[in-house]
Amino acid sequence: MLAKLRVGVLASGRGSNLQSLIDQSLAGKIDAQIVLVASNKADAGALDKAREAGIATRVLDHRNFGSREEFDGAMVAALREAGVELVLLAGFMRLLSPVFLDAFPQRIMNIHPALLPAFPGLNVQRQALEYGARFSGCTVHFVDGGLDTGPIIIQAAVPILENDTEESLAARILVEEHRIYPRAVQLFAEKRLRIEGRRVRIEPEADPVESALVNPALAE
Ligand SMILES: Nc1nc2c(c(=O)[nH]1)N[C@@H](CN(C=O)c1ccc(C(=O)N[C@@H](CCC(=O)O)C(=O)O)cc1)CN2
Ligand SMILES: NCC(=O)N[C@@H]1O[C@H](COP(=O)([O-])[O-])[C@@H](O)[C@H]1O
Repeated sequence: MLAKLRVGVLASGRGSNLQSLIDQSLAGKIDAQIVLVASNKADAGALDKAREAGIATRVLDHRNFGSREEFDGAMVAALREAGVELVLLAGFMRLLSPVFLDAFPQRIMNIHPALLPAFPGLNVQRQALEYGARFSGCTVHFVDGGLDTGPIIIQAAVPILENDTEESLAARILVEEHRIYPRAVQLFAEKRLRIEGRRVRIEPEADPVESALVNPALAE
């Protein structure tokens, strides 16, 4: 029996992506064990979800640190103490400095609610609606020194409907987020991801739809 991948999740909000990861882990669908959930917000709903699942939690308020680097150093220490091998950002609203990136090289993933490189940053659904895009979606990517610029692992597309609001679009995208984030973690756990410059190769070659835009009807 191989040891499960030890995962740490960083979240600043309600934690629905965390919950989908917890559920998939408990169901044995991903060979990963979430060993720590950390947040910069003491009132993050993600912390309650972690506690309900019996997962260790840590709150590090960034306002209590003299610099971004000091905050990142404390977060890295907490993750290392928990023996974390892969860090997942799931609505974590702090930019990571090189202190963090250097501590977990090619071992930090993020979920973003758009088809990067379109619509990086914040207020993502509003950006897509105001642009008049016909499709949006979500992206799991490795985190690098830029903002939402890291190598893309998996994406999923959803249509933007005539009467969509930020909320209705976000809800449609979230369904796909909850599907592709666990899938990206499992690919990592299976050591099937190889970063080649900007590209992430999935080995052995995944079904073509799996490594590109994933059509939920085809990908299951
Ligand atoms: N080095 C990186 N760090 C992070 C990335 C990344 O790609 N590279 N992704 C973000 C997630 N994110 C959007 O997907 C994001 C998070 C936070 C911010 C931001 O502007 N944060 C401000 C504070 C905002 C606040 O506290 O409300 C800041 O850090 O000063 C933009 C995009 C996670 N980190
Ligand atoms: N720029 C980062 C970003 O916008 N991340 C987004 O925050 C939400 C967190 O929801 P959750 O707390 O329910 O998982 C998710 O939609 C995630 O894609």
